[in-house]
Amino acid sequence: MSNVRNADKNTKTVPHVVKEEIIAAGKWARLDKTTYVDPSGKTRTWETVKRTTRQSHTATDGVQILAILNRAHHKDFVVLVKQFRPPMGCYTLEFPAGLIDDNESAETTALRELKEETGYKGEVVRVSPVMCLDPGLSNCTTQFVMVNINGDDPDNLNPTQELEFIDVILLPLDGFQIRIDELLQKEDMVVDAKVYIYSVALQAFTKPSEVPAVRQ
Ligand SMILES: Nc1nc(=O)[nH]c2c1ncn2[C@H]1C[C@H](O)[C@@H](COP(=O)(O)OP(=O)(O)O)O1
Repeated sequence: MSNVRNADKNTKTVPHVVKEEIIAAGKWARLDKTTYVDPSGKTRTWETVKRTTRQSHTATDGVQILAILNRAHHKDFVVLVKQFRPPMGCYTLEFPAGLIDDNESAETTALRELKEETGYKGEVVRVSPVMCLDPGLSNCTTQFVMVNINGDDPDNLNPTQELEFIDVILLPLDGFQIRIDELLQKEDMVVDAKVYIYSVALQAFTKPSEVPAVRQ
């Protein structure tokens, strides 16, 4: 059951976009002036960032890969990547990820990017709906692709990545959030919000007493 509170009970207009005008365009991204009608019927504008790379067959720019490494007699590990991100000007801790290429499905992109960035061969177990990433700034979208990696598969015994500037970081699923906090204290990097929120949700599920705001 959901409980929706409407801030303006007299809303009559269905909000909608009227037009988009390009303010600046590069190879990978562009800045638009979006003209739209708000719920009160007033016409307004918004500054919107868009990727130029979205393929015509999909509503998703890229995928994020939640990959769990399973090995017999070992704990399960979450596969993360550390890389220098120019827009942030620093190293970040993220899920492996990548943009969808022409004619690729989210599943195909996820397995290709996982192999390129980490060297692991995975198997897709679930795909999320299309999700927005920063809707107050951008129309960028992603899909979460959940992947199992059989660490005992001979192909996964000595994984070799194809991208030299990416470090692969394996953190145990058990105590994932604590490990992230420890890593952030030790190393100068910024964690991606999706990774951190996932760690808090996992902690709330497995050890609710350790998460503030979760009813005991
Ligand atoms: N906004 C960008 N500016 C760039 O100068 N280059 C960019 C941008 N976004 C993507 N790219 C380039 C960098 C890579 O060579 C390719 C593919 O990136 P991909 O690995 O698919 O995605 P990320 O993991 O999100 O980098 O695109």
